[in-house]
Amino acid sequence: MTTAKIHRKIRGKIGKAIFNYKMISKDDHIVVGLSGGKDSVFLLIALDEIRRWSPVPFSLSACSVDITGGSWDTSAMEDLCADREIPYRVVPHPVEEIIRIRDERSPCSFCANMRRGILNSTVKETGGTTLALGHNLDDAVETALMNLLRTGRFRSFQPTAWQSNSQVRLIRPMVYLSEKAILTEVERLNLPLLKYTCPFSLETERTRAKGLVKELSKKFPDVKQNILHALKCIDTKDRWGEEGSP
Ligand SMILES: Nc1ncnc2c1ncn2[C@@H]1O[C@H](COP(=O)(O)OP(=O)(O)OP(=O)(O)O)[C@@H](O)[C@H]1O
Repeated sequence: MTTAKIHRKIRGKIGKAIFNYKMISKDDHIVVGLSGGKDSVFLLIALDEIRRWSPVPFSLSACSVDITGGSWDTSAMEDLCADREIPYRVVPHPVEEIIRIRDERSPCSFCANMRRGILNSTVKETGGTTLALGHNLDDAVETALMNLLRTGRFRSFQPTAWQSNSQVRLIRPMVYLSEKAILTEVERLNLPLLKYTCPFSLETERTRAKGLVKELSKKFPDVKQNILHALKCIDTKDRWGEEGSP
C-alpha cells in the first residue's frame, strides 16, 4: 500500500468542495464509481485519506461496472481496495454488446446512463446514501462549453445533486481540481490504473471541447477558473429578458 500522503493543497481543494456543496453528512455511506482511470482511483484514495481525519464520520466502498460483461481484468483495483480495507464489488453488464445490438447512435451517453443506473442500484443494495464520481474541473468546464455551443445554454453538471428517482445523492468532490493536478498526484503516488480501450471511442464532442479549452488557455490563461466562476455567479441582472423572436 502506498504510504505517501496526498499533497495538502490538493486535499484542501477536495475538502473545500465537500464543505461548500454540502456533499457529506454524518454516517453517510459513500460508494465511489471506480473506472480504474486516474480520476476515480485518485478520488477513492483521497476520500479514504479524508475520512481518517474528518470530523464528520462516513464510510466508503467502491464499485466498478464491467461493461464488457465479464472479461475485464479488475485485479489491480481488487488489490488496491483490499490493501485499504475498502469493500469493493464489480458488476458485470454487457453494455458494449447492447450498444452493438442496438446500433446505438450515441454510445457514450448511452453507456454513461447505463453505468449510472447500475451504480445507483449498487448504492441502494449496499445500504449506501451517496454515489461519488471522479469528474474534475476540466470536465465541468468542457461540459459548460459543449452545452453553450451545442444547445445555447450555459450550464454544467452540479457538484452535488439529489437524484429523486433512485433516492441517491450524487457528489463530485474533485470539481475544483484540474486534470493536470490529478495526473501529477497519481504519478507521484504511483497509483495503479486499469487499462480499458473503448471499442467505440471516436472523436467525441468532449475531445473537441478539450482541444478548444486548450487553445483558449493559450490566449486566456485563466479561462478555466473564469468559466467556473461564471457557473457559480450567473447573475439574474445580466439576463436578457424575453423580448420576442429576433
Ligand atoms: N466502468 C465504470 N465503473 C464505475 N464507475 C465508472 C465507470 N466508468 C466511469 N465511472 C465513473 O464516472 C466518472 C466519469 O466517467 P468518465 O467516463 O467521464 O471518466 P473519466 O473522466 O475518464 O474518469 P476516470 O479517469 O475516473 O476514468 C468516473 O470518474 C468514475 O467515477
